[in-house]
Amino acid sequence: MALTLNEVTKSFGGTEAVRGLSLSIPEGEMFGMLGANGAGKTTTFRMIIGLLDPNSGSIEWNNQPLTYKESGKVGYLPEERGLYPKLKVADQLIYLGKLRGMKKKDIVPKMRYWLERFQAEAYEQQKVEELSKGNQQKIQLIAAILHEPELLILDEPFSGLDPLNVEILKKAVVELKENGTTIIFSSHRMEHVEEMCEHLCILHKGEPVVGGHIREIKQNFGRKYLVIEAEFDCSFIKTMDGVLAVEERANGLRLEIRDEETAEHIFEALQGCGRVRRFSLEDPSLNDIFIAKVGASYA
Ligand SMILES: Nc1ncnc2c1ncn2[C@@H]1O[C@H](COP(=O)(O)OP(=O)(O)OP(=O)(O)O)[C@@H](O)[C@H]1O
Repeated sequence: MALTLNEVTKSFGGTEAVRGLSLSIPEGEMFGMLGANGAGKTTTFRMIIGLLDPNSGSIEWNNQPLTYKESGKVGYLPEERGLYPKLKVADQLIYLGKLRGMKKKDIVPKMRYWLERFQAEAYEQQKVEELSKGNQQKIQLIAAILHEPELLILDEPFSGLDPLNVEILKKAVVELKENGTTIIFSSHRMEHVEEMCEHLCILHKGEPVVGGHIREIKQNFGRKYLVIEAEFDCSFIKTMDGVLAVEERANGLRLEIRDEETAEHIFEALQGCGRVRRFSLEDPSLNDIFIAKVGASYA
């Protein structure tokens, strides 16, 4: 395992921000870290990069403790942005690259490569404060990856980006993973985590409440969902036996059902009523699991 957290605990005064957290993340994996606001994610990231010390437990990178001095090995895109508004993009990236042990002659070509890749080359000589939120986000991501870290922590890397730019950055992040970077990916956008990660952990009040392979987590969740779109009023289905919950959608219904037999009964009941555009039995989404485990107060 590249990164291991062993029974890590961190308190601030009377608040236990992280309680007995154990994780193992293999090298070259993109690992999803989820949790409601205040669940302990940022505290965990700060401990991993050595900015905070745990009260107990240990954190190791390739069997060695990570210290802040080794920041060259780690890239961190924090949720709260940390660029200097008055500095030009190029000066900023050169400064940050040097802080991580790079030489200017190595920084400039890498910086230009990423600026071009993120369609931000026009901003090289602009001050950060003159850039849109989405473009600042791109610069912040470049700052986290410029020095080619072995471990990359991305906290909401796609916030503030339009769908086209999300795709550009997502592709780059997946490529970094494919080239061997170990990535911790944290987001409230469940579909991004679902799409990009194999394993995940859901933190709740400082403790892991769900962990493992996403496919297995879904299978073990034990709930089944049926999506129906019909060209007639099929609301009579909502009260059928075996229907546990109903979500009304713009084009139809999404039902939580007891078992596959219920789906068969519904299928029979729909026969002869008109055209059914969609009838699909689905696994739970990460959103379903998150809401069930963390509470309906958070969606
Ligand atoms: N420096 C600090 N001093 C006191 N309490 C803190 C400090 N940092 C975090 N906490 C507390 O620890 C808990 C976990 O906070 P943390 O920022 O790690 O959560 P998070 O999962 O990153 O939340 P979010 O999704 O809102 O960023 C919260 O109750 C928070 O108030």
